[in-house]
Formats: sequence, C-alpha cells, structure tokens
Amino acid sequence: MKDWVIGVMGGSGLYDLDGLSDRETLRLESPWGAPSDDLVTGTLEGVRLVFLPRHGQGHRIPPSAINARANIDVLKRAGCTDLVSVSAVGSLREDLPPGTFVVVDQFIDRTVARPASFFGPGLVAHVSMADPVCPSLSSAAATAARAAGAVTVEGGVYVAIEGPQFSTRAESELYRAWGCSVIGMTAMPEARLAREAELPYASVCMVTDYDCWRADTAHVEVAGVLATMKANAETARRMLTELARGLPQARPASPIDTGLDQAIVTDPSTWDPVLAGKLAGICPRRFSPGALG
Ligand SMILES: CSC[C@H]1O[C@H](OP(=O)(O)O)[C@H](O)[C@@H]1O
Ligand SMILES: Nc1ncnc2[nH]cnc12
Repeated sequence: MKDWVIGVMGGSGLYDLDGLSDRETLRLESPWGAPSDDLVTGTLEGVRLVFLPRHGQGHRIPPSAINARANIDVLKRAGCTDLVSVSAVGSLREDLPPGTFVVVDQFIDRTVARPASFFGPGLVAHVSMADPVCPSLSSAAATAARAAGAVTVEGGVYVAIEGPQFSTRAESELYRAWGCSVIGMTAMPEARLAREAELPYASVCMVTDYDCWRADTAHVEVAGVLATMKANAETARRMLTELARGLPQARPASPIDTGLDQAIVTDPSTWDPVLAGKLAGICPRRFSPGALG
C-alpha cells in the first residue's frame, strides 16, 4: 500500500465512488456536529481513499448548511493525509467552456454565513492562506485529469458565493472584472479548514455552465448543471483512479503537514481546555491529551 490516504470530497453529481476494493462504510462522530454523511473507504491503485459527498447522499444539504468543520474533522480522524475536492462550477471566462476541468489555485471568499475556523476564543491561530492549495497535489490532479481524457487547465481563481441562489448578472460581471475564472458555492470555507487541519488540498473544478454573463447563452439552471455533471462524473472517477496510480509509493513531507506550528498565538498555559479537546481531531500532534502544548 502507498503511504498516502486521499480524502475525496465529492460535489454535485459525485455521490459515490466505484471500483474500490476492501470497501467499508465508516460512521465517525465529530465534536463539530454531524458530517454530511458516512465515509466510504477503500483501496484504489494501491492507495487508501476516503470518500465523503459534501451534500450528502441524495444531495440533501445546501451549501450554507454543509458542516465543513465536521467534514474536515472526520476526514482527518479517518487518517487522511491529503484532500482532493471535486466541484461543479460556472465559468466566468470565454476560454473555459462547459466540460473543462480547472484545477484552481486561488479563491475569493464571498460566503457570509458559515463557521470558517476551528479556532476561536481561548485558542487563537492564524494560518497562511496566501497559497491556499497544495501545488504538488494540484499538479498531480491536473496530470490525472488529462490522463482521464479531460481538457484540463491548471490554475484559476474560484469565487465562492453564499448561494443558494445563482448570481445576478451584475455580480457575475463584477467577478469577471475581479479576474475570477470560475464560480461555485462550496470551496470556502472548506479550503480554509483543510489548511487549519494541516491537510494539503487540491480543488478540481468541472465547468458545467457559463453562469449568466455570456450574451446569447442561456443563464445557468440546475438541470443543465446536473446534466453536464452526469456527463463528466465518469471522467472525475477516472481522474481519481489516475491520480492514485500516479502517486509515488512514499509521500513527501509537505510544510502544510505542520502548518499549525507557526500559527498558534495563544500561550498554552491559557488554552481553553474544551476547545483544545475539540481540536485533537484535526491536530493530535498538538492537542491530544498527552501532547498539549
Ligand atoms: C447543483 S448546482 C449548484 C451547486 O453545485 C456546486 O456544488 P459542488 O461545489 O459541491 O459541486 C455549487 O457549489 C453548488 O453547491
Ligand atoms: N454558475 C454557478 N454558480 C454557482 N455555483 C455553481 N455550480 C455550478 N455552476 C454554478
């Protein structure tokens, strides 16, 4: 077995993975509340995968109600070393038509109603989000998407909106003027929380529509998004197989693995013990009972 454990956060249209050997369902509890669903674990090309559909089976959970803290917490507790997110997105650029896979490398967060940190009063930390994705995992995901047959673009800015409504035309034009490439509702605060949980993160975005800015193109509607996702879900699954196949046996250490060492400000002697206990899931190295400090 290779020494990676890849968490896969499935988005709209990707509610399960097939082809896993040793498939098992895991129900994990989190001090942050209920995750979106049970985890499905199994082996693909010598790599352990842990799958979680962020909207839950049957797409029950809207973007604002996704408990991203619980989702990241249970993926980390399940032993994930890295996290690959798969998302449906609208395109804000002419040269990113539906069907394109964009492995984004930046985010603009316009969400307003979601807990966005594991930390808080009594235990303060500030991680860097300057480079919010892991470059090597993103590059491996892009190579895998190409091998799976997808037209793939490396790099791009994802603007995360609160939703659940799609954007107004003025907002869509504003995000284009800001230089955003794609638009979705879920990558934030997920990417922030993955960073706090010391999980290298890659975001593979599948373009399903042109949002509502493009002349002579019908504005985005859910039916079109789901139809395009259905057509691309198999490619996303192949991308994950290619990713697992391409990973080397040994996982190189990443600075993200120990990012909290530079980020915690609060003096350990004053840590809130309740919050420290909750944080043991995302960082046992610092917060498990035997390691406090
Ligand atoms: C079903 S269209 C809008 C929905 O799709 C995207 O979800 P995900 O990122 O989980 O693939 C978008 O963010 C919205 O949640
Ligand atoms: N145009 C769009 N806006 C927000 N989220 C989306 N997900 C897929 N298409 C989208």
